[in-house]
Formats: sequence, structure tokens, C-alpha cells
Amino acid sequence: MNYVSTRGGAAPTTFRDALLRGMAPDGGLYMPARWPTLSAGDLRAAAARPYVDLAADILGLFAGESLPPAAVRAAADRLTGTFHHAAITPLVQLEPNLWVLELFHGPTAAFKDLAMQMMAVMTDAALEGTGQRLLLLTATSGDTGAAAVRAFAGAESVDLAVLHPLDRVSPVQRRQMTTVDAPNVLNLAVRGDFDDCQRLVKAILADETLREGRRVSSVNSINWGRLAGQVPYYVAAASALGAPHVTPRFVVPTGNFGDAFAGWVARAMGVPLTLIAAVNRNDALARALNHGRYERTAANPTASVSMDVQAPSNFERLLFEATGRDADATRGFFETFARDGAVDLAPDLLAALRADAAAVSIDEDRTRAEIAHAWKAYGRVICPHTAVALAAARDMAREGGPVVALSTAHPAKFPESVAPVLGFEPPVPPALAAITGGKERLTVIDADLDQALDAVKALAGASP
Ligand SMILES: N[C@@H](CCOP(=O)(O)O)C(=O)O
Repeated sequence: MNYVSTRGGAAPTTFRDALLRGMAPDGGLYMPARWPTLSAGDLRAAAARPYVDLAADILGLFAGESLPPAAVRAAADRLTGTFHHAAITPLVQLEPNLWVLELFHGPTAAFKDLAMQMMAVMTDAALEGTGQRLLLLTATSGDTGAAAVRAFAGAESVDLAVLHPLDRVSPVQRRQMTTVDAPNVLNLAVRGDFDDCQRLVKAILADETLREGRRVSSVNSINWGRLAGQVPYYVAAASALGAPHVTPRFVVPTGNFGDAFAGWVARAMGVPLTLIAAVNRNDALARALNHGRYERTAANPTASVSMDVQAPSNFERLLFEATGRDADATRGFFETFARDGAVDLAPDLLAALRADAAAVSIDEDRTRAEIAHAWKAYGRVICPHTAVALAAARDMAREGGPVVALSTAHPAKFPESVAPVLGFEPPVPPALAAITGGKERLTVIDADLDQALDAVKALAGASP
């Protein structure tokens, strides 16, 4: 299985190399050269299989021969030891046509653990025997950073730099990242928003001087390894609902569009499903799909902090596909976007994008109302991100056919948003029980490439 860049200027490469690069050297994102397929029989069987078996098979399809099969199997098996639910991703029915897919039973109580735990094992395998050190970078609006710190803190051959927007992640998310005392982890709190952090990560990845003597990659969903690890739960859930004979709608709370794009991938592999991205009032994606103009604005703080994203990285993958894999058009689009901050979508391109995904924006009042409704109607305490998805999903369930809202994080990560609505604090799950005290370690920087590079070079022991 080969991987190609969305911008067409990088040589095709392997899964292993894509994993260890994070982004293609031409600034594009890696995509499989062709989509592996699941047969109708695979889909019928998936629901009855243990999640880790399904995950191992799907990861194996993407890894090809570039990683030993035993490493891929060990990556999937890691979920058994680290998740607090036997089903790993339980699907829970709320109403006749409405389900939530619980993705928060991992060690940091967010869906990011599903792929991140597997990436840690695959990364070890990819580095084995190379004698190389790997510098990993991640931009986070809260959940990815926590999952990355948990997965890579103390890793022998890895350094990890996590950039989060200062004061714009929840206190629990921040402490999950900053109270871990590991010499290979650096937390940078950036005066800016998530998009500034992601821009800095992409710029650091492009810095050739850092690459002397080490590999440099990212554990954001720009890395294909992250997306591959998020495909299995779509397959498992669709199969449980009757695929291939049923076409469920998945409503995905969306920030960087990685989770939603993993759903797109499942469909490309043969899973019948419809994709709806639910965003908060940071609605660049919804404006693009609904009004035809992709425009970056500063991110607004919301209760669903992890979705405070206005330049979702994986829109590039969706656009690449919607252009019929036209790398020149994709490169041109994102160069214009980087320069002007806005691009109008041509009618045929917009139609192709709309055939792939829909998007709805849920405001803060509806988010709070949905948290209240979920408690009153179902006795469930949900996080603000889940509330954004569930608000949209409930509307759709009335139209008929199965609708699944992805429940991406545990509410105890966001007590400051949930408690004022419900009048009580969300119960704390085992994964979060230990995160109350502890000294915090973080360095505050401006949204400035030189400051970020200096800090990252100090972590990696590179010459300034
Ligand atoms: N929602 C994210 C933002 C980064 O997303 P990713 O899936 O690209 O890592 C977060 O919580 O950090």
C-alpha cells in the first residue's frame, strides 16, 4: 500500500514512512493511493467480532507490509489493557432511531485514545532497529494533547512537544497534559488559538534543520496513522446497526475534521453511511459546505473547546477527493487559502463536497439545552462536544433511519460547562481520578515560529 500527497509534490511512500513523517514534505497530507475494501461478508461479520480483532485487521489493510503484522496486532491489543470498557466503543440506544457511540472509555477519557494508544505501539515498531530518535509535535485544543502525553510520556526514543492555546482548554485537559512529569514531554501554552498552534506545528515540521539526526512527525490527525486508527469504530457501529443492508447517519462533533474524515474513509472502504459534521459556532466548515465560501476567522471560545477550530486540517483531504484527486487544484486551493484566508468554491466542487458530507452548526444555547435534555430524557450526563452532535442527531432521528451521534469525551473533562447546566458535577471516571493535584509544567510563548522552534529545539537537544 503506497501513500501519496494531496499536493502531488512528494514521492509515494509507505505507511511506516507516512507515520514517521506526519505530513508530506510538499506540505500536503498523505492519503492511501487506493482504498482497501471491506466485503459485504466482512461488514456482516464485524458486529460480532471483538473490537481489537477488527481494529487489527483494518490497521493491517493500511499498514500493508511496512510494519510487521505482530506489531499491528500488538497495537490493537493495547486497547484491551488501557480501556475501561470491555466493548471498547459501546453503542448505546437512546430512542428508536437514535444511538450514541461512546468513544471516551480510554485512559484520557476522549476518543483520541483509540488511535493514539495504537500509534504509540506502531511508532515503537517503526523506529525499531533504526537507532533514530523521533520528535513528535502536536497542536491541541485539549484532547489530542492529553492523549499524546499519556501515550508517549517516558517513551525511550521519542520526544513530544504539545502546543495548546493558552487559557483555551479546560482545566482538566490542561492538567492532564501539564502534570505529567516526563523529561521527554514539553508543554507550550501559545498566546493564540488552536489554529495558531496547528500552523506552528506545520511550520516546525517543515523546518529542515530539526531533521538533522532525527525524525520529526506529528500525532495530529494530519498523520495518516491517526486516521487509520479511527476507522474501525465506524465499521463496528455500522455493522451493529445492520450494514451492509442499512445506511446509518453518523453525526460527528467536528474540530480538525479528522474524526469525520475517518468516517469518510470507512465509506470509501465500502461501509454504507452518511456523514454529518456538527460544529459549534466556529463554523468555517459549515459555512463552506452550506454557502460555498471557505473562510478563516479567529476562533471563538465555546463550551466545546476541543472544537474551537476555524481551519480544519482534514478539509484538505476531503477537497482532494472532491476534486477527483487533483493535486494541482488542491495545492492551488490551499496556497490561496494560506495567502488570502478565504477561497470561493466553484459550483461543481461544492456539489462534490456536498455529496461527501453535510455540516450543521449548533450554538451555545442549544449546546446547553442539549446537555439538560440528555440528563432529563435519558439520565445521561454528556460533554459539550457530544451535546453539539446529539442536538443535530435528534433532529435527524425524527426523519427516520438510524442516526448515531459520536460521544467523543467524558463530561468530567468539562465540569465548568456541565455543572452550571445540571446543578451538579459530572461523576469522575477512573481515567480522570488521579488528575486533581500535581505541579504543572508549561512554557508560555507567543504564536511565533522562532519562539516555538527555540523551545522545541531545546527539548530535542538540537542546535539552536
Ligand atoms: N480537537 C482536537 C484538535 C486537534 O485535532 P486532531 O484530531 O487533529 O489531533 C484536540 O482536542 O486537540
